[in-house]
Amino acid sequence: MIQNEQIKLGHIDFINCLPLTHGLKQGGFAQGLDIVAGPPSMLNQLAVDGKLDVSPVSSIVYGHHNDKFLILPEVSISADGCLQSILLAAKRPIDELGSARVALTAKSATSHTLLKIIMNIAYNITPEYFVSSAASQAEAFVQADAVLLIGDDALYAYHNQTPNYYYYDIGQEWKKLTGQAMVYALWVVRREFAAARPDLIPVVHERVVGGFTYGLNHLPAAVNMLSGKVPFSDQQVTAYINLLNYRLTPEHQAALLTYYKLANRLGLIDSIPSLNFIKVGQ
Ligand SMILES: C=C(O[C@@H]1C=C(C(=O)O)C=C[C@H]1O)C(=O)O
Repeated sequence: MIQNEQIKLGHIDFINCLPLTHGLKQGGFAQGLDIVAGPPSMLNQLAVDGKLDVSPVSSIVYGHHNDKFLILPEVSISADGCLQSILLAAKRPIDELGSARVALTAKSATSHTLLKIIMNIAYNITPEYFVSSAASQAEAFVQADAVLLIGDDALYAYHNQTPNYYYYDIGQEWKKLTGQAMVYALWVVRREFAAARPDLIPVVHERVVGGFTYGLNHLPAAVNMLSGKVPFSDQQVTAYINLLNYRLTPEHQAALLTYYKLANRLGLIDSIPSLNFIKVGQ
């Protein structure tokens, strides 16, 4: 039993985590947790600064800071190919972006590196990248020839495409390049917290994995909770969630290591990290 919000748990406030959101809010899985919700980039910084005990982080953040964290097993934000919410929108075809200015959403981290890998290795181009806090596709295009979006912003752009612009599902581009799925985010445990409170690790693991399972088993109700609150139909949200998967199987882990190897080859991470999992069971 958790008393008095003993665990600070990060939570991504995108639709991609809707199943867990529903589990936390409706399934009782948030009991005793101090939930800190926000975009991946905010949670990444809080986690690296040691201000969260357990949190989803962009996979690339584990690649840079694996000395600070242990990985929570059996959970991730992944997709095997198309997923609609990692999206490059461009004024011209991707293979004509060699001298382009490419805006990278400030909400992301994994996908910045993922796009650079795909541009360099699949298309042999290295455009000019810059991080943009633009609130919309239209705003970003004032300064850019192409825009990388993630999460709900990407999903909106996917369903509201500008005529004569070009749209690329970066999950599909990764699949074409490697034949593998992509792991966009991992749940990590701050090493100091794991050492101080080993008793709470099985609890938080059960809350996150159990919360996702609850939400997936009650997906129609979870989707219905969003009705009228997001610019997507129930069918669009359901189809989107069904493109994602939240497991961390050996195949996911192999795909993640491919990502780290290619990032290291391009000098985007200093070394290829080991996947150090926290022990949950006895
Ligand atoms: C699938 C997604 O993956 C996301 C992409 C992330 C990133 O690029 O750093 C981090 C967490 C996920 O929310 C999404 O944003 O839709």
